[in-house]
Amino acid sequence: MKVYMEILRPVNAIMAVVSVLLVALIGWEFDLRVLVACFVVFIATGAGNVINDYFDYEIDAINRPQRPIPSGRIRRGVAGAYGIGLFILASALGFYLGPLPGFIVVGSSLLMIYYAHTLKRKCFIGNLVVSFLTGLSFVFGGLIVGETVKAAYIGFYAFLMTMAREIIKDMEDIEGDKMEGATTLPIKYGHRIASIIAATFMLIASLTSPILYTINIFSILYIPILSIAIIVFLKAAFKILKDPRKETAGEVSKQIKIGMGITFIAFALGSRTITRIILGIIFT
Ligand SMILES: CC(C)=CCC/C(C)=C/CC/C(C)=C/CC/C(C)=C/COC[C@H](O)COP(=O)(O)O
Ligand SMILES: CC(C)=CCC/C(C)=C/CC/C(C)=C/CC/C(C)=C/COP(=O)(O)OP(=O)(O)O
Ligand SMILES: [Mg+2]
Repeated sequence: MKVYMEILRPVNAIMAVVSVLLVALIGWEFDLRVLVACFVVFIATGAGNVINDYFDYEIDAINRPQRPIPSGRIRRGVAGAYGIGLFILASALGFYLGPLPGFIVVGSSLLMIYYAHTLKRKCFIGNLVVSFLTGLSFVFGGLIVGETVKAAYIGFYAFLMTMAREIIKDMEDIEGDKMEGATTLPIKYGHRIASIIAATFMLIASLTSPILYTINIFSILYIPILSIAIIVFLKAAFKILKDPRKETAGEVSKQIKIGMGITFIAFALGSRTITRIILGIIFT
């Protein structure tokens, strides 16, 4: 039974849920619709991961043999049916939230299937799709709580940083991807160029991210925690530039995920109501 949870990649799915919760924190709205939206994003992201593993079983046998399908802990056909079932459930719940959320869930689900089947193997476009979907989870939350514009700004930063991480993951996965005839960025242009492009995304996102304070989305409390995340991202960028090997790519991909986690804390503490609560505690 554990394998049914493992194949959803719950850490990723929970991170996607956190993106909805963070937007709910900004709008300070917590009701049944937010709960359903969190559940929808969890299931949709999980289903995307399951379908991804369904199509990637040959690549994963080389790149990630410990995963549920290549390790033989779940049959490929069962995983496929499980993924489709979850997409249908997420879409039905999406329409419970309204026509637009419903169509977004259906569109995202189809895009995740198309990504896993075809786009993943194409240079850059596959990275764009995953990064777009990651940014979209903030916008989805924004639609539910009526904070679409603020959510779109934050989603844009999630998009930039995910672009960096996806390119770095392609550097890590180069062997299996080559066997499958994929034409990812590092396969087509080499590790050096891929590392420069990934680092550029990281640098642009990190160095411009204080804008979210200057345009009043977050309070000043956002800045000190964000600074820690920026240090993590900058260290990751310079590490991959200095040593663009597969092994380093694996380490840098993990570092970026840690940086993303720290950014989540910056977003939460920088949201107006949480800031007010914290300052209230400090000054009373
Ligand atoms: C500087 C600044 C403000 C950066 C923003 C960074 C930020 C907030 C990123 C958000 C990332 C986010 C919402 C992640 C959710 C988790 C997720 C769906 C990630 C996409 O992952 C796809 C990936 O290929 C799965 O790989 P793996 O993690 O190796 O299993
Ligand atoms: C807004 C709604 C309803 C959903 C958004 C759902 C989200 C957040 C999607 C983010 C992207 C994501 C995690 C998609 C899942 C499948 C996927 C693309 C996994 C990455 O696969 P590979 O590129 O094969 O990398 P691996 O080597 O880790 O398998
Ligand atoms: Mg995969």
